[in-house]
Amino acid sequence: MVAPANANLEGLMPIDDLDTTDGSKLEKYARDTLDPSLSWKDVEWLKSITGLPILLKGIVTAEDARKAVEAGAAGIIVSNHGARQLDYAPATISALEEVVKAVGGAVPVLVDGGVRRGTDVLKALALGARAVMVGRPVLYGLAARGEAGAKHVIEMLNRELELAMALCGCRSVAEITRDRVHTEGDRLRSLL
Ligand SMILES: Cc1cc2nc3c(=O)[nH]c(=O)nc-3n(C[C@H](O)[C@H](O)[C@H](O)COP(=O)(O)O)c2cc1C
Repeated sequence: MVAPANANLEGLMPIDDLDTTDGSKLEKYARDTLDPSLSWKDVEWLKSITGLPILLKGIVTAEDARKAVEAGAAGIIVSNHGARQLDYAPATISALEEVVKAVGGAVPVLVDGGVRRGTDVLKALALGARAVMVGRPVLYGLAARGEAGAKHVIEMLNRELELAMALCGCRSVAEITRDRVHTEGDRLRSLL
């Protein structure tokens, strides 16, 4: 792996010639890279130009999940983009079940954000995720030992998941059912 010449993420763009009159360089970067006119209608357009399934990433509420299904998404990825954008965005593991319930099996729900060990995978599957996705751990493996490092991280997660399944008495992924986990919501409901 070759590290970018610049030492920070801001370094992925030239940092010297940014007009910061109306705010910080980060604000300027967001303004230039994110289109504020983006709306649910764009999913329709996207579907019209490709036969590929379109999965919508960044959903963390029941309301958006229902809108995504209505807009024709083939799947949903519960994600807060690694919590790198909005402080206090909900942890995706906490938002997952609400989204799963809202979707009601209409499309698969995947999740990412903070998956660091096999038990995280097990929790997500128990709360209804069809699959989990992993971002930074694989990048860390890649940075440390290239392709072998990335592969090692995935194998490690796999081994940890198998161990967690064994310890929870799950012989298959299908046996990772909702009753295998106890959430904060469960705890609060039990007090009512
Ligand atoms: C360096 C970096 C850049 C990212 N860029 C984007 C992006 O452009 N769009 C996006 O939806 N998510 C982006 N993400 C978020 C990832 O796609 C993914 O949702 C997140 O990393 C998963 O969380 P985890 O890293 O805790 O596993 C980025 C993440 C990292 C670490």
